[in-house]
Amino acid sequence: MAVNDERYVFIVEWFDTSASLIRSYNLIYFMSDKTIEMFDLKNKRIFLKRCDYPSVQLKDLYVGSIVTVYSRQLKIVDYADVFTRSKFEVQRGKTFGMIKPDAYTHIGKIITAIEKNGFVIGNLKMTRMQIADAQQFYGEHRGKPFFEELTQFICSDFIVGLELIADNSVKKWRDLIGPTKCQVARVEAPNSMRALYGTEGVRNACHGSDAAGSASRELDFFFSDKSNLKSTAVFNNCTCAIIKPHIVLEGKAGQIIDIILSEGFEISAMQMFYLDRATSEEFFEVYKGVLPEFQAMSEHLTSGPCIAMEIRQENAVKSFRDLCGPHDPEIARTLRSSTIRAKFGIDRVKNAIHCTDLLEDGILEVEYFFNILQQK
Ligand SMILES: Nc1ncnc2c1ncn2[C@@H]1O[C@H](COP(=O)(O)OP(=O)(O)OP(=O)(O)O)[C@@H](O)[C@H]1O
Repeated sequence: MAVNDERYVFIVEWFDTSASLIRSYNLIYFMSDKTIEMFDLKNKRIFLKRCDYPSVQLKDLYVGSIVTVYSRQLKIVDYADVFTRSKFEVQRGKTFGMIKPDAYTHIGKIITAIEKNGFVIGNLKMTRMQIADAQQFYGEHRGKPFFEELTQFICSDFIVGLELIADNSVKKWRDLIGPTKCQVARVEAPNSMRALYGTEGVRNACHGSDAAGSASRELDFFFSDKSNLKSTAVFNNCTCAIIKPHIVLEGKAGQIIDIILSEGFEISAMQMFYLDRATSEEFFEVYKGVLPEFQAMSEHLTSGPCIAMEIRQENAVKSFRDLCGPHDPEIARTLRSSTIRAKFGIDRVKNAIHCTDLLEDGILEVEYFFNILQQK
């Protein structure tokens, strides 16, 4: 999402003195035109239609701040979505994490560990470095005996870059990955990622920035608009999967990724997206007039980050649809209890995962995320 399309959503409270009641609203700030909107959380309706309100400025928006709108003093008590939290929560730092090529089969387990340890995943991208990228990324190690082996290794296959948000994130992630040497990790931190999933030498499963400065540089290297690192999608023998926002917010994305890999599917591209309404409706357009929940499905896809994937296998569309199960999780639980939707779905809208339905749409849907949206 371009910066100008971003909207930030906060939970605000106003003490209504006439009723002696605390009333709660969402305060939404639209970056494109600096307008605001308010939504009444109790009555579930718009309280203030989107309008100019120049005295509410971006710099005033943080938890603990008080902003005044039409004589009401509104206290910002929380961020209302993961996206806003990741952008504003300054006391919670960001770090950069990377899953190295040797840990490909453990991507789901590593993401689960990240989710269980209280990180918010603000961004995620599978990519593959070229040698020049690796030499730049590991520039501080140039001249060391392991430099060549390290740079060759890091280019040898897919890697996954992660923006990780948490209190004290740099240390917290380095603690979770464990000591550099896997043999040492197995003794000193047996539950760490390197102890569990690393082998030895350069093959130590994960990378973590060593300070806030390097985190910021490495996050930029991976995720800025100018990054050289492209998606790894190949657009053949493929189907499209989207892990829906409710799963990402519930911290269960790693479990679903693990099931996909354990069932023998290849994840050949993967990226986190924050979709706006127009994009989400365009993607789901084939369901307009077909599924009664078209609007709700489109809306849900914009409610938080989703993770899109290119999944490959022979007969990828059909075999992956079989793994996902019936569209309605209730039916899935009755008829196909081992499927992803049976295990993780809530209802027809929050049904855990989207998968391509029609054979001929597999490549088209993957192209939508990994080609068309990359150019927007
Ligand atoms: N002596 C070594 N022999 C082989 N590989 C090494 C050696 N020292 C470091 N490496 C590799 O180089 C990477 C970067 O080394 P560094 O000293 O920065 O370790 P780190 O900070 O624990 O790891 P990273 O930067 O990957 O998070 C290590 O993760 C490891 O893959």
